[in-house]
Amino acid sequence: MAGKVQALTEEERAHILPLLRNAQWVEVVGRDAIYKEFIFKDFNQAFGFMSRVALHAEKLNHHPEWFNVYNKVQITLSTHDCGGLSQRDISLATLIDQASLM
Ligand SMILES: C[C@H](O)[C@H](O)[C@H]1CNC2=NC(N)=NC(=O)C2=N1
Repeated sequence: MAGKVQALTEEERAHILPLLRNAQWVEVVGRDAIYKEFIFKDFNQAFGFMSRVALHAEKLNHHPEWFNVYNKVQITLSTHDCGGLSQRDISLATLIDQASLM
């Protein structure tokens, strides 16, 4: 159903990870995943953001691991189907950053 997902190659990582770091995504220690924390004005803003991300995630059939308390949303991205980072995580990270600016 999900099809075959390829983990990012070393070449792709060398290109993409610096761009993600510039956007405050960090590599998770001990796991092939990326992480970012978002702080909003209040819960309403945080949940609006999560709702926008949820719609994108369903469309991409690629879902974040996330944790929310009040105005804070902590997000980890990784592809379970390949046990690590794939292009799908990069696409979702880009959409998440856009959704955080709305
Ligand atoms: C069956 C379904 O398509 C898969 O389980 C999808 C759903 N969402 C997913 N989300 C993430 N983050 N990784 C996956 O491998 C994944 N796979």
